Amino acid sequence: MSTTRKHTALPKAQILIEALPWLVRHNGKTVVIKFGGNAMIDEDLKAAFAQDVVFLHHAGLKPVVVHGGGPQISAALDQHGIVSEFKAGLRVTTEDAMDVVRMVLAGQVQRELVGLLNQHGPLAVGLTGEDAHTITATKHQPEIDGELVDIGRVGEITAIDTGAIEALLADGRIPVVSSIARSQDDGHVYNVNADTAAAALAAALGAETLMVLTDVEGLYEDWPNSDEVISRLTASELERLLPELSSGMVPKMEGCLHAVRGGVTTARVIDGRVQHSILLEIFTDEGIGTMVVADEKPEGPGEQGES
Ligand SMILES: Nc1ncnc2c1ncn2[C@@H]1O[C@H](COP(=O)(O)OP(=O)(O)O)[C@@H](O)[C@H]1O
Ligand SMILES: CC(=O)N[C@@H](CCC(=O)OP(=O)(O)O)C(=O)O
Repeated sequence: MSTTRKHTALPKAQILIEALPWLVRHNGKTVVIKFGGNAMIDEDLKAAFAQDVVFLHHAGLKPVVVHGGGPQISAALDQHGIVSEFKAGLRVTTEDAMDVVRMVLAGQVQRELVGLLNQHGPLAVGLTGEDAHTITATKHQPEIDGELVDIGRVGEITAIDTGAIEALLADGRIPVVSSIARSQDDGHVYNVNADTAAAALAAALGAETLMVLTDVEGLYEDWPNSDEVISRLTASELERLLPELSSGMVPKMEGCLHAVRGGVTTARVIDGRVQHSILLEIFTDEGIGTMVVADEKPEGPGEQGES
């Protein structure tokens, strides 16, 4: 090799070696990645997402993908002449709407992600919460202004069975989960918010990290008035903040709290519009977005990159 070629290769080797501490730390750890429908903006981003997930897999982590599809469901409902309505941040889901939700999540969004991941090898296997009792739910009735409200086929998770996902991970696969659940009491299929499903799976799997990819930089301190992102907060700080949050951030931050209280080391909300944001979070100390940690975690330098 000529001296010039050696010199050009050196910075690349440097970059690889910088990732070594993170590779060691994350080796064999489960990472649940929630890919929000709003972050699936274009083909390049989706392809970069698939590359990142496959990279994690080959780097010795165990990624589990849970995907959303809110905007895609709204578009399909629109085509079917069904108006989208949200209450308490959740889609009011009639029986007809449920068929569309299931078709879009399991038949379109999940299939597309599985296809993108499998361009890199026989890795991804798609399933919904209905498969092998992965997610069991009962009818969810949120309390709005002190009254229980009927929002149709929206599920509240009652149990998680991690057996199928763990078997796939043990077989070297990447599970891709759609947030649809089956009820044990009434036999119905339920629509579950994808953030809630991802957080419940992360806790049940004993994941090290929950990573929620969305279409904002993280949790804004004073949304929509300022774009100051809260970079780190403890479970108790988040709990105090929850009543002030609105719309899409409610299930996301409730999910992060649930995950961290359930033993997940860090839960992060990051900007899915930034290409390779997953790699930045996992393998560098340039992590961006919002990180939630347990209360008792000791404080120390360089925590943004510590998970
Ligand atoms: N405090 C906040 N910080 C950031 N975003 C917020 C906040 N409160 C509400 N939001 C809204 O939450 C949205 C993200 O949630 P959502 O639309 O459900 O996305 P996804 O499809 O990724 O789940 C943001 O685009 C923003 O409009
Ligand atoms: C009950 C409920 O609201 N379910 C969501 C499920 C999809 C989802 O959560 O997608 P995002 O992550 O892209 O928002 C919905 O019907 O839109």
